Amino acid sequence: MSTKALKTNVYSLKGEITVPGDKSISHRAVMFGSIAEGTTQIKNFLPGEDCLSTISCFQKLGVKIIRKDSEVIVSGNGIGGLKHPEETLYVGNSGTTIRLMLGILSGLPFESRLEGDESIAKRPMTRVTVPLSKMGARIDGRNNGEFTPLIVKGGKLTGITYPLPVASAQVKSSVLLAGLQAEGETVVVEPVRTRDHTERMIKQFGGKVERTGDSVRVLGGQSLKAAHITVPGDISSAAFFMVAGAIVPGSDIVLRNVGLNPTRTGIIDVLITMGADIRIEPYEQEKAAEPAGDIRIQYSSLKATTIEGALIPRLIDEIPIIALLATQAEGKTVIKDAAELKVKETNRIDTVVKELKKLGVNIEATEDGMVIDGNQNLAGGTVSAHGDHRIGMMLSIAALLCEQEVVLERSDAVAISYPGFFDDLYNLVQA
Ligand SMILES: O=C(O)C1=C[C@@H](OP(=O)(O)O)[C@@H](O)[C@H](O)C1
Ligand SMILES: C=C(OP(=O)(O)O)C(=O)O
Repeated sequence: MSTKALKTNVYSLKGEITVPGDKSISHRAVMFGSIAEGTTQIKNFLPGEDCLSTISCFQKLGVKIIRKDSEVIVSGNGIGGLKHPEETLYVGNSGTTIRLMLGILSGLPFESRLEGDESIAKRPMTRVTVPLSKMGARIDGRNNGEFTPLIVKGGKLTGITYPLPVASAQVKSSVLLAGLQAEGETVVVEPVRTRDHTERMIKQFGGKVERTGDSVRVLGGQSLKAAHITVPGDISSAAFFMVAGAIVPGSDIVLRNVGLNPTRTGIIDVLITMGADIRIEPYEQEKAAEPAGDIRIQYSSLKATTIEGALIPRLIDEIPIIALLATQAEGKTVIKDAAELKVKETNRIDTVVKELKKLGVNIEATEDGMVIDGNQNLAGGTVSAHGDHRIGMMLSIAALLCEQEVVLERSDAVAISYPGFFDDLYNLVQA
């Protein structure tokens, strides 16, 4: 188990960072490149462990994929070019990999076995296996298909209209990927808008997808053509530095090339509502499939807020770091409608509350979120990432404000989405 002594009592953070490529878009670029015809080039790919799991799974399905740092070349032969894998497809810690791949494998006439780490083994899979089975796939797993290991036997699919029972971009994407191979039309109806990277990428790869209101529609039998993809920086990674800049006195941080897709920018809205000193400079790139820009954040006083409803999917992965942000605001912050946090890499309601309490924070879990007291002093202690990258990074930012020593157990978890996190963070620290 990796343990790290974190920097505490930090005076201020100053400087510039270019955060690594977006995790959601990097996964999708490899997947679409693998099912398209021709050579796809990906620039600024995220070499985090989750995205490396996606590459390794598609290599096992017979796709030639070459990576040099953050540049990836995928030699696709169309979806029919994928071959029966000789070994288990190991997805590591990545929910996005397993759920989106199930959508692709559902239309292919062979059997695959999928498995991941002990965290993946606890995450619900019926949310994708139910609609995919309705479309015609045969999927078996532990506890009636609820958990990994899963065996999927794909085949001829029929399009469906599927109202999502939970707001999930992974489920939407999985059904759309199956829909591209199904007979007829597939429609996914969203209860609340979720990230739309899959829809944007279908278009980038020459496919057709239509949105009307809450419904997203694809026709089956489309063939996709290779594309050149430049992945913008990950706003979910940038969020840790936005919050650090807002809460460490005297800080002034510039973040370059951050993805600004409106389905992901809830963290910026929250910072603005709380009174943070944040400036956004979007790049003028009319043709870019995904918008991006620079963000400058400076320390300022903050006020509490309530985070709920349609905002939740736009910041779902940022809630651990928002909980820390709230400890430094004036007043009580309430987070609700976020029960989905219970089925992430850890139960993120419980782990956030448990670990921040160890640092002396007044914070309580609720059924679907948490309530956090503001204006708090952070003490110190031994905390754990519990194998969850976002918890590990949040605790490392919390430590900056701690008065006593902080030791982080399972600190290696950060490499899931941000292998260079500690170097980037500690380069900003002013003595
Ligand atoms: O589609 C994606 O790339 C993701 C969707 C979200 O999950 P859900 O679809 O389960 O909400 C998010 O939490 C995850 O980090 C990545
Ligand atoms: C929930 C996350 O990822 P995934 O579902 O892909 O494991 C995350 O990155 O916070």
